[in-house]
Amino acid sequence: MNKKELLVINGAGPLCGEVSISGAKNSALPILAACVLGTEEIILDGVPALKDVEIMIEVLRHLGAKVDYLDKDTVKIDSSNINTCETPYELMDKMRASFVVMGPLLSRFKKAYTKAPGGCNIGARPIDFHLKGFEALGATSRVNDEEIAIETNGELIGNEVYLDFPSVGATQNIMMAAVLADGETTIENAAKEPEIVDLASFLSKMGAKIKGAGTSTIVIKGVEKLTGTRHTIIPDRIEAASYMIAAAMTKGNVTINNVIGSHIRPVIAKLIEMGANVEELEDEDVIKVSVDSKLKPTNIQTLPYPGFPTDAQAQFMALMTICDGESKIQETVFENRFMHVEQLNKMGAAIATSGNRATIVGVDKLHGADVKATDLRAGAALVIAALVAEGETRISDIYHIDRGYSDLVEKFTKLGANIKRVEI
Ligand SMILES: CC(=O)N[C@H]1[C@@H](OP(=O)(O)OP(=O)(O)OC[C@H]2O[C@@H](n3ccc(=O)[nH]c3=O)[C@H](O)[C@@H]2O)O[C@H](CO)[C@@H](O)[C@@H]1O
Ligand SMILES: C=C(OP(=O)(O)O)C(=O)O
Repeated sequence: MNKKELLVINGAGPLCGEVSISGAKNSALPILAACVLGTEEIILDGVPALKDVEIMIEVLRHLGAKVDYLDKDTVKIDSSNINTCETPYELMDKMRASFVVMGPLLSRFKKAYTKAPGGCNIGARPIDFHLKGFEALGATSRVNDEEIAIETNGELIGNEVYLDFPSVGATQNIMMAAVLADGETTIENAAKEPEIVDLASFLSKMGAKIKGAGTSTIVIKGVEKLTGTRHTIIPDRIEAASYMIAAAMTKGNVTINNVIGSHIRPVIAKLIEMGANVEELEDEDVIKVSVDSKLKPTNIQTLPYPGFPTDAQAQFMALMTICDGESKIQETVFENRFMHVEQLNKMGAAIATSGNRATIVGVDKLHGADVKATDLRAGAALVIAALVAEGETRISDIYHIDRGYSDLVEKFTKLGANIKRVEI
């Protein structure tokens, strides 16, 4: 049986010092999946040490790729001997994002098989846009309780694909399905996230012809084959946002290294609006966050990029719990992303929800409690809240947090937090 662990945090003054941000989980996962397309050696730098990355590497190894760590965050991948286009359900079920390997498999083998990834704690998360895109390129899909089978008559043909919503995963899957297709594919209403741009720049280094990544129209001209390359994963904007929020929450003074300010404009803007000092040293990819007075309330609405990221919503809500007044949040990306509300309220927060809207009335203090990380960012929000709560907070189900934050205990400890991982 897996050992169970808790994070035990005692509220302890302002965070101070420097923290270095790891490579982005949400870039590393699709880029690792894209390695299926390379017939020569690929080296990736800045691969974050995370549970989700381990699972994606397990997927690649299951398919027949050779994956070796050259150091803690550098990985060498040789996909020349990939010998199956089927991803087992166990790996799909362990991590929903494994579905992003379907586009590359379809591209390379003109067919791909797995079983439906389930929904997750934050919502049902259907895959209809991904399938619609594959079908536009000439594939047929069979989806039932037993399998997802994407098949073609041996070729994929470029086409126009309009996404009803700028889905990140669907944009990535369709882009990767199209890179080896015959002719040109246009994705309209494509997602514009920096992780899409990073994937496109990686694929382009391998020889793909992609234009427009980062805008809502992406054009992919199919090529014969993709080669090997070396690529550095972009910094994790959500990890960076989490440390910036933690710095603000504790009225600290923290220098965040390896962060790209232009990737987190809404987070910076909202922190400034609330009264935090945010200084960007752009040439050096450094942001300093400090706070010297009580923060003001604000309102946020989550949106696709460049709007406010849903992946920073829970952490911002934690920050709002101790602001001077009433804040409001509207979550428009996922239908069920307020599971942290009940846990934050256990710590003394005053949050009420109605559908996808939350009202957060600032309180003077939070107090420690036994709480549960209900999903990845909910877990991060609890860690941030616990840093200022009076007394001890014990967070369970921390495997969610391990999906997306590398060296969390070490990084927070270095900033002066009183945080430890305890086995139970
Ligand atoms: C590994 C990864 O990169 N995960 C990120 C990715 O998830 P992911 O790629 O799963 O998120 P999407 O952008 O696809 O989802 C956005 C919305 O579209 C809906 N939808 C999506 C696909 C589909 O076929 N049908 C459909 O209805 C989803 O249920 C959701 O409500 O983008 C999300 C939105 O920024 C982030 O929160 C996740 O951290
Ligand atoms: C929702 C997230 O990830 P995933 O899409 O992998 O569940 C996240 O990173 O906050």
